[in-house]
Amino acid sequence: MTTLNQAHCEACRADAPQVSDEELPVLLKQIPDWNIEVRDGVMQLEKVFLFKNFRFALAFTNSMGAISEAEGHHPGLLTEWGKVTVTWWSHSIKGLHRNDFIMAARTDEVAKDAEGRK
Ligand SMILES: C[C@H](O)[C@H](O)[C@H]1CNC2=NC(N)=NC(=O)C2=N1
Repeated sequence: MTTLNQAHCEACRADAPQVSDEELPVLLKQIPDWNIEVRDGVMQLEKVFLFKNFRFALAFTNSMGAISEAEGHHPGLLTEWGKVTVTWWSHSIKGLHRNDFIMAARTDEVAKDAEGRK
């Protein structure tokens, strides 16, 4: 089985399937540090990454921008002093697609190599 962090996103069309109730716990197990948030009825994956200062937080944010552009799938990114909150959901289907789990796993990979983690 291809692990999530080695997988690539597929184009997320408006008729793409949301992750099913059966798939959800299986996928969550592969990204155990991510939280589920529900905003305006939309399920999202969220995780906070801590850094030693704003510069490192901004560098991580830019790395996230680069992988997001490469995959054509884009997160919410809140960059603060020493902190970046990353949120994944699929706008096109107003919910969670497998792409969001792939990108959450990829985010963890980027964070592993990021400078200035706290
Ligand atoms: C046209 C373009 O491919 C789409 O709008 C993409 C861009 N990035 C996206 N990112 C996310 N997170 N969800 C989407 O539905 C989405 N759609």
